[in-house]
Amino acid sequence: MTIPIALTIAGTDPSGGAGIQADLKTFHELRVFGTSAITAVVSQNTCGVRSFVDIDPALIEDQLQAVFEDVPPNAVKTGMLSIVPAIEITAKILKQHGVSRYVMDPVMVAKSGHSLLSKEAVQSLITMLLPLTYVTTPNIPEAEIMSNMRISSLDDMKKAARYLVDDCGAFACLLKGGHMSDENAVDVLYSEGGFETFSSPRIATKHTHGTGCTLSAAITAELAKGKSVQSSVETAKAYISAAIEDSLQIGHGNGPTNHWAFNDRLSNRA
Ligand SMILES: Nc1ncnc2c1ncn2[C@@H]1O[C@H](COP(=O)(O)OP(=O)(O)OP(=O)(O)O)[C@@H](O)[C@H]1O
Ligand SMILES: Cc1ncc(CO)c(N)n1
Repeated sequence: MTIPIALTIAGTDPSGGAGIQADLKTFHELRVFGTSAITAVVSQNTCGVRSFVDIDPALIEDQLQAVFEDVPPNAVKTGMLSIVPAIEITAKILKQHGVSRYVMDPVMVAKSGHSLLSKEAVQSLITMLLPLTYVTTPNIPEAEIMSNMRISSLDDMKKAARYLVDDCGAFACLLKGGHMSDENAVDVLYSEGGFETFSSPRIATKHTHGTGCTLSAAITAELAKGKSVQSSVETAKAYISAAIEDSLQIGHGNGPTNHWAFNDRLSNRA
């Protein structure tokens, strides 16, 4: 049996709801072997980010070489990259190892408002990583910055997603609608000249810490199994919707999502 392997390159969340910790939980639940390279150690919890330290770029590169030489991944995702050298090294390694199934979650600002990406690094994400990207998963504020467009409707979401693919070189863009205020949480996928929307009822909850990390990790896990972009996004949307709906009421702020919910529902249905 070949075991699908996924790699996350991201920052940490010691409280377990976002970043590397959320990614590894997601890989595990979707039955993919999870590996990781840490870009920043972040002191945060459900109430917010307190501080962080960027990992020395040479150590990021060493972590990545260690993974690629021994347990080469079938798919890779990036989350918090924070500084230009981290982006440069990631781009170099992705090219060196010919990674095609690469999911770029352009993490910029935590839910608490703390910036996780330096201003100079935004441009590097666009020029160095988007052309190597299989699926990018910006939320509305991230897509506004990357496309330099205001986004306040589904049409605007489509325009920005199309720009990030047709003009910036990503193969596909899933623009997440979590930050809109419609009755449904609608995400727009643009790839190969076509649009598809993924909709789920918007759940009234403050427990949405790490939703973006979890969604992109779930897409990466499915891609690692060889699934198509559409099928991977469909499974990832079902995973995050269940995880938000059955949230765990942990912590004093915006709590984490429930990584058991997706499989619990599958086994209840069986
Ligand atoms: N209240 C909600 N109810 C249902 N689905 C939601 C809700 N909020 C977000 N989602 C879904 O969760 C996924 C993540 O979207 P979101 O826009 O919240 O990402 P994000 O802002 O990058 O998250 P974060 O920065 O906290 O990791 C999307 O599929 C979105 O539609
Ligand atoms: C490390 C990390 N990555 C991403 C996010 C965005 O939710 C976060 N809060 N922390």
